Amino acid sequence: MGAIEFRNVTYAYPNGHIANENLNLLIASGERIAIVGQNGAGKTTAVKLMNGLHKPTAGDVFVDGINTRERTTAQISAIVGYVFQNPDDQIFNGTVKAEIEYMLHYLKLDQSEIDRRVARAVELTGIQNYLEANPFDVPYSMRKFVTIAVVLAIDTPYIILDEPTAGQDMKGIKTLVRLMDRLQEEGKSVITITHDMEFVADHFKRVVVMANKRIIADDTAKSIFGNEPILTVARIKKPQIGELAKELGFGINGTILYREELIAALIKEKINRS
Ligand SMILES: Nc1ncnc2c1ncn2[C@@H]1O[C@H](COP(=O)(O)OP(=O)(O)OP(=O)(O)O)[C@@H](O)[C@H]1O
Repeated sequence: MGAIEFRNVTYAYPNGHIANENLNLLIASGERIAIVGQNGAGKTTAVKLMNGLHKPTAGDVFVDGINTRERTTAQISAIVGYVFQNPDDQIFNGTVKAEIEYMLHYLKLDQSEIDRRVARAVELTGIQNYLEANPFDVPYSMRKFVTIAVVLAIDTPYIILDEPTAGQDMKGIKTLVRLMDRLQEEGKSVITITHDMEFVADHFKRVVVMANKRIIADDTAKSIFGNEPILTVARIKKPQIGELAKELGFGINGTILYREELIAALIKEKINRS
């Protein structure tokens, strides 16, 4: 089975700034993980190491057993797709359709395969109405889905989404969840950087927490949100239900994260009092 593996990985930018320090991480194929942590913790740098945009300055990154140092960025990004945080950093074609097809032509796929992949990516992201539009004329939330469609069409076994919920309403988040579920059913890994803790609690089992260039925790969402010292160091807020439960004196150690759990605790408390 394939995996992305970090072994003692450090990365320093050309100006000497160390952004990642001694990271060790194993992401198995088919896994869905969230990477969280304060601004500047090193999350984006870490995912750029996964898809070969950066090469470690010390240690090694392996993608399906291949050391990323031994391949070009283009070769690694054909295995690990990365959807940029800001769609405008990724887009360069005149129409949405051309943007999605660009890499598929580069990969020299035949037209029927290109059509099949575009149709799948468009269906998953719900951007049917924008195919002939200039990507820069598409509203921000849909522009983000255009860049997701580009990566989906490349059909990589690993997909990185950098801040996918930013600027999304409920409908956008539903589309996002549906496409993450579909990718997981297909055995693909989804690695998501996010500051949206409701999204993390509701849709991720495994959470990696970064702070000050390092991974400081790698555990279930339940354990992470129950670990006050980790939340403090990483400057992460619990999801609202968790905060409310804490204020009400329930859910010490983060046992309460979801609405149903809080309701059950309130009912139990009421029964105990009567
Ligand atoms: N090109 C660069 N040259 C020098 N330093 C950089 C460069 N890009 C990022 N950094 C620095 O590296 C550190 C880690 O940045 P990174 O973008 O990986 O953090 P992040 O956790 O993704 O933050 P955010 O949540 O704000 O996106 C920050 O201090 C940032 O200022």
